[in-house]
Amino acid sequence: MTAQHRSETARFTGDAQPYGGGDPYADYRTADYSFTRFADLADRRLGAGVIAANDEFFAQRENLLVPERAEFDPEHFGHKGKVMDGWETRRRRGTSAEHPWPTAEDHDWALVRLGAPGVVRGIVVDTAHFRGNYPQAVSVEGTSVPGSPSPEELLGDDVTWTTLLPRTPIGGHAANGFEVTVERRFTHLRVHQHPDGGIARLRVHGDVVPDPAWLEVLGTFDVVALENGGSVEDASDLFYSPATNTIQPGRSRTMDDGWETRRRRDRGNDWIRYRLAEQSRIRAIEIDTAYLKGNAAGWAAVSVRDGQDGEWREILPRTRLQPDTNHRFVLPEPAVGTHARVDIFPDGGISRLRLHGSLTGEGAARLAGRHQELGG
Ligand SMILES: NC(=O)NC(NC(N)=O)C(=O)[O-]
Repeated sequence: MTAQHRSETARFTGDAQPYGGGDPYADYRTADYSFTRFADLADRRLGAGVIAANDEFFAQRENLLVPERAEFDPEHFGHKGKVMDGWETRRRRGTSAEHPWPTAEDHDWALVRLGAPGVVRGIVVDTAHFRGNYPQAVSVEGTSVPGSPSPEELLGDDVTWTTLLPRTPIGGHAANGFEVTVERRFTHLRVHQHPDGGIARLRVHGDVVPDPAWLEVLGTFDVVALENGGSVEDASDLFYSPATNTIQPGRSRTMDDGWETRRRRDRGNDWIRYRLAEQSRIRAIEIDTAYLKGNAAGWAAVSVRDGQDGEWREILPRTRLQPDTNHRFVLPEPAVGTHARVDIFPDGGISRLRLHGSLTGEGAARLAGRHQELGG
């Protein structure tokens, strides 16, 4: 059997077939969820973590945020049972021989700190390989607590949680995707599985909403960086890797941590279009081709535009790039804009783009207003 793909509104429920040998992903159920175009706010590279769980008897909560898809080895058993690549709790029991079943309220939970606070646009609860031991239903709540709260503080009575996903039945061995339409900024999520079971991976797609006070104190920062509220709007080619990799924190450490396009056989060129944190004054640019050696972009140019309908203006002319090298450019004069575009010629890859600058007064005011509107 081949992997099953369904539409945006796909809902998976019920057991998957028991594992029958061969490729364990052959009967995995998945769909193309359009919200996955937003960055994963629960990405470890951004600093996300699963900071507590009430139970992790069979498999550890940290597995939820592993970037790679879940592995399954049918022969791998440990002291506690089948070794599973996910977060898996023990089976809940009732209180007596007459009532051996868990109550309707019984459930397990995990607390997730988002790597960057933001508005959640969609959640994937991936139950890959949990075929007969996935939760019957899941629910997800979010809260916004400034600073670095401990799990105990987050679980305190004074913390208000907002429902992002009400209790919803899910399916085993499936990418269970849910669109979220709550226009609020969250720092932490609480994931519940009802009544117990295992979840392989959790992805939380959304828009980063940075703290305007922090950016104001920093003054000059990377105005396209994901953690500062920059985002990818579109890109010419996503064949090998997400274009969002180019605005992840730090330098890339492997080729697949950057952005690599397929080999072009026409006379065109590849590009990424970004939205900046807000209207900014850019003074310096870095383009890194780390780990792209036989396939680095040959040349790159950078343009900005101010506003959704502004004209593109080239601020870095087409410039020769070296493989596996960070390139620094000081602009002759600051460039003001809300959007940026990098064009690479003809194809290949870059690992990071950094646009160093500061918010304009107008940009800072709009960012502060949006932060407040979204609940701060
Ligand atoms: N075969 C299993 O996975 N069984 C149990 N889980 C683990 N990890 O052993 C269970 O009860 O869900």
